[in-house]
Amino acid sequence: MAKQYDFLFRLLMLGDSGVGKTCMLRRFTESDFDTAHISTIGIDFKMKTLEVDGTKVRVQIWDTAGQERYQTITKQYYRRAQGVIFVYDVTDKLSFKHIAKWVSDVDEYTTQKMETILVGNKCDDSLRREVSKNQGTKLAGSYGMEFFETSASKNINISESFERLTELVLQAHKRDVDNLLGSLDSYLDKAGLEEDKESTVPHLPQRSCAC
Ligand SMILES: Nc1nc2c(ncn2[C@@H]2O[C@H](COP(=O)(O)OP(=O)(O)OP(=O)(O)O)[C@@H](O)[C@H]2O)c(=O)[nH]1
Repeated sequence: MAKQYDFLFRLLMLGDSGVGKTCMLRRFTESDFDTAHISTIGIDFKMKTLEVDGTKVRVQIWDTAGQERYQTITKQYYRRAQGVIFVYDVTDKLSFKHIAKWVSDVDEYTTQKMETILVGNKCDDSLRREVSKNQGTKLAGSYGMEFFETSASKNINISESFERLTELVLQAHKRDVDNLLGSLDSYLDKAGLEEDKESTVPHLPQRSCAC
């Protein structure tokens, strides 16, 4: 059967336990929301196909457990992802503080270039808010990331954040391919020049044998 998409990318969701990673993913892939908190065990994933700039992109989104005890398992997946959504909960200051740790873990456990965005989830809960939008914007800016405040429960900015990260990954991928083709072109040009040079080197006269 012909492939139904042009690219397959892997995205990773990281953040403290309870910030709403599973709910965000469920909202995005199944348009559903659950008020219960059933902690993810290790890692889980869901797939979705998106259309980005006329290109069909299939994303495999890994929802990691925020609990410390699973981190040996989840860290093994960092290296296979092309994009990361760092999530904190706007009603939980500590989860915001811990973003620095999640970012440094990704730096430590990956070698590839990753596209990243920062998300402050549960923006619907204004009564319990502990982290302002301005603080989120500033933190994202300090990492050079784009920032979204989301609500999985009220469906605010959920598809926008997943789609934006996918777009960033696609753009980075296209840039890499262009760079690769560019260096291949210049290599071939150089190789062509070398060949031309060799063909213009005058041939030395053949010595005749005196014997
Ligand atoms: N008010 C509000 N509550 C939310 C929102 N998103 C998630 N929650 C609630 O937050 C709790 C935790 O959500 P989960 O999605 O299970 O959290 P998680 O980050 O996946 O947690 P781990 O799997 O333990 O890492 C649940 O009770 C959700 O109902 C939101 O946008 N607004």
